[in-house]
Amino acid sequence: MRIHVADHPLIAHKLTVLRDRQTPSATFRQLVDELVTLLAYEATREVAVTETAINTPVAPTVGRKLSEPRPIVVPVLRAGLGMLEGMTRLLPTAEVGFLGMRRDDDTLEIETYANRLPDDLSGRQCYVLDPMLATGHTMVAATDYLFERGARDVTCVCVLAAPEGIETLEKAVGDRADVTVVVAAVDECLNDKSYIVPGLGDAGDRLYGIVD
Ligand SMILES: O=P(O)(O)OC[C@H]1O[C@H](OP(=O)(O)OP(=O)(O)O)[C@H](O)[C@@H]1O
Ligand SMILES: O=c1cc[nH]c(=O)[nH]1
Ligand SMILES: [Mg+2]
Repeated sequence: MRIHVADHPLIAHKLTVLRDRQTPSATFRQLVDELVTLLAYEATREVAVTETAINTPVAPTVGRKLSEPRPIVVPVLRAGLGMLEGMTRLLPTAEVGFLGMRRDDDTLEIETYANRLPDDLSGRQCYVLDPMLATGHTMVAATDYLFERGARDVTCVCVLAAPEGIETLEKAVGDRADVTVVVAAVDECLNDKSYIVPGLGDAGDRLYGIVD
């Protein structure tokens, strides 16, 4: 498994405003969107392209276009939904699948309440969107759904990760697939409630408000 920490001053700036507890929801949503566009640029470095002959107004030339089969982007609801538009802006031909997952904050187990993915993902480049990789349980469950459908090329796009979550995901992936995690920052640790420290709090609540 490869980890790519997208180290860039603009990413650091946006991340700092996101982390600030005083940043209101509307600004938080806007910043997640902007941040994802920057992360998507890194995450799609190896997206498949095919040479294509075209004519410019001046001369014929050969360019490169996104290949078929189309990549698939999978936001993990709720919080991953805040990353969808920023990602598809850069990957306009992508297909979108959905996973709805919720971490039980007491048991840390994952409940999957929505699953809308193509049955066959073999040969497809998959991009999983979830801002927070904390214990890693959610990302392990999400990538398992993709592997079960034949995906072998998966990029996880996250805003923050904890070292514990990266380790758990790496163990779970093993040599089952080629997985890359692109993240704006790897934080210090998890606290006793398994929240990322210093983190940014509950990403879903900060994006969409609190729903019990
Ligand atoms: O790595 P983990 O320990 O599994 O935690 C990370 C998960 O927690 C958050 O979702 P949450 O369960 O709060 O759902 P939400 O997006 O609806 O708020 C976050 O968006 C991840 O999906
Ligand atoms: O820090 C954390 C951990 C899990 N989920 C979040 O939204 N934030
Ligand atoms: Mg949440």
